[in-house]
Amino acid sequence: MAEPTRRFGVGYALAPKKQQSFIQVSLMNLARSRGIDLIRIDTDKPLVDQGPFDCVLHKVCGEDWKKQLEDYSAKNPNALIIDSPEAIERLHNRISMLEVVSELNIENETESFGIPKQIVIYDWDTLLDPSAWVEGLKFPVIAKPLVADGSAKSHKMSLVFNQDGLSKLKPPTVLQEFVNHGGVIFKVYVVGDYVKCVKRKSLPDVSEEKLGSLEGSLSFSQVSNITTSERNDDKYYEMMDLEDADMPPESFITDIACGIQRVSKLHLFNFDVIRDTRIGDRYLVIDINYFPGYAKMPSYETVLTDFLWGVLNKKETGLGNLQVISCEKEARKLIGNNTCEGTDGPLPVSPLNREETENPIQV
Ligand SMILES: Nc1ncnc2c1ncn2[C@@H]1O[C@H](COP(=O)(O)OP(=O)(O)OP(=O)(O)O)[C@@H](O)[C@H]1O
Ligand SMILES: O=P(O)(O)O[C@H]1[C@H](OP(=O)(O)O)[C@@H](OP(=O)(O)O)[C@@H](O)[C@@H](O)[C@@H]1OP(=O)(O)O
Ligand SMILES: [Mg+2]
Ligand SMILES: [Mg+2]
Repeated sequence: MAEPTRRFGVGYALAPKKQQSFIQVSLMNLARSRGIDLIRIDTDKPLVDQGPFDCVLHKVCGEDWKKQLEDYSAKNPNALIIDSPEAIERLHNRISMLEVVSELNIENETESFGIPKQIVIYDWDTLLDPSAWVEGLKFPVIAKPLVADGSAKSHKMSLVFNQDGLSKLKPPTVLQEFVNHGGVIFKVYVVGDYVKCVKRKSLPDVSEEKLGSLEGSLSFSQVSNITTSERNDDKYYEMMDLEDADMPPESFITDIACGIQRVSKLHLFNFDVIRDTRIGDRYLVIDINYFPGYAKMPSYETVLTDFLWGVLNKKETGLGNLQVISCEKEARKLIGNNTCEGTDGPLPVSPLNREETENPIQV
């Protein structure tokens, strides 16, 4: 392969765990061979004193970091910030996160989609009085922390079977209808205009009979990432056959992915989808994550390198549809969404969500 004529510096600011999983030698080498140097940003030092970077990738929370990005943008107006902190923040709250889905307008004759019924509870009185909940929200419910900032705490969930299980919860909490879905979730990874859907193990269905005999609640965390050694042998868990589950239609999933991208203005995210077993062709989005565990996505090195190369070269050649978004202080340049937007007919997203079975682990 010919040597790239122009080199680009991409700074990344990631928590140590994320850095370890994402910044693999294979990714660094492939990116380097395409003229892209991935450079660690030291978050203990001012960002403005580092670089210069053509692009900044980041998953760091907080007002201080946001201010640092603003200062960096002001000083380096051509640097691409992927993604905007304001857009990412929307995913840090499990209510505003799923409101993105409610804003989508997708026509589909066969399949339908939505989000499960959910309510946010701020106080004990409302928590312990199910008659005060939104109409139709019944047991079992999943209690999720309102905040979804990637901390271990934000992943701690409880499946609550009856009123007894409520007393263990701590407001503020989101109570979400638990929807039987055959024990399989679909994880849809999005990287710019690339979409990839994979299957993962999920929680098993809860039958009416089981509901009557189960104790108050069951706690769990990151169920789709659980390894065999961590497997809880509780009789509640049972075998599920991931292989047998049909994938959702590719174009339908791609339409939802593009829709979420358009509404959220994010380029690096994944979302979890379940198929409601009560209504076969109904799909529910239950979670959206910023900058997820891409290293588990097949060929992640190529996908991420292609994405970076694309945005950097569009910028460099002046062909990119850069979008200037004004924020309170100054205008900041962000990468433009020039792939999924405003097209008639099929959206130009790579139809790559081939059937793939991942994480063949019993929950
Ligand atoms: N409404 C629901 N109905 C049925 N199962 C659900 C529902 N919500 C969540 N689950 C199950 O619980 C798991 C964890 O929920 P969720 O994805 O919201 O948590 P998370 O900690 O944000 O996950 P991630 O690790 O993907 O960030 C899901 O992967 C799925 O198996
Ligand atoms: O990569 P990280 O350590 O950040 O963890 C992410 C985790 O990936 P990992 O399994 O590689 O750990 C992701 O799993 P997949 O969706 O890819 O299955 C998902 O759970 C994200 O929500 C996590 O991000 P967080 O919410 O914690 O920031
Ligand atoms: Mg999830
Ligand atoms: Mg999540």
